[in-house]
Amino acid sequence: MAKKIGLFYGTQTGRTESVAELIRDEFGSDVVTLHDISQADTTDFDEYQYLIVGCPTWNIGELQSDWEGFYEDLNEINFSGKSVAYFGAGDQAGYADNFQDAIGILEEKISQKGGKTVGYWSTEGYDFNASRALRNDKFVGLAIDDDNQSDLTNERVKAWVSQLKTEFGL
Ligand SMILES: Cc1cc2nc3c(=O)[nH]c(=O)nc-3n(C[C@H](O)[C@H](O)[C@H](O)COP(=O)(O)O)c2cc1C
Repeated sequence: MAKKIGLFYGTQTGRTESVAELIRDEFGSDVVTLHDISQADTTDFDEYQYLIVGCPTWNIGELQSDWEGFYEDLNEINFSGKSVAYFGAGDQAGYADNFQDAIGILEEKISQKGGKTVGYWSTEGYDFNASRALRNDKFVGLAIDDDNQSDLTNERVKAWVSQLKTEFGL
């Protein structure tokens, strides 16, 4: 059986990649295929009905550089009929005015292209000022902060994957 979920991530210092691996292991490696966005093609997205998009925020409110390079390519992808979940890595203490902005930027673009967002995540337990990743007081997806709260990463991933299994209907 073809793997169901395509997980597309970018990373600068490896943290988002580690979280991607945790998510894959939690679903099972027979379910999730990892794609580093620096090596991905627009047609890679066609294979999946269920997508997970992972991006850390860099340079004060910007996309990680490989996602930056792919941003215009998103225009060539038809996301309608696809469910899309987002996770980000960020630093709520060091960048409190731009915490997790990148997943907000990607979600805005991909939902304009027809993607249905799943996997919203509560802001409870975080301390920050502002974020482009907020929709109705929730994050558009899982917010990971390995700079300040690495001890919570495993349990956050487990809870979010369990939520996604329900929301994807798997
Ligand atoms: C120069 C610099 C700028 C950053 N800007 C932001 C930011 O605007 N918002 C945020 O939430 N995190 C910001 N971060 C924190 C990173 O997103 C965080 O360390 C993340 O874990 C890196 O993920 P990666 O290893 O997958 O690249 C910044 C970090 C650095 C060093």
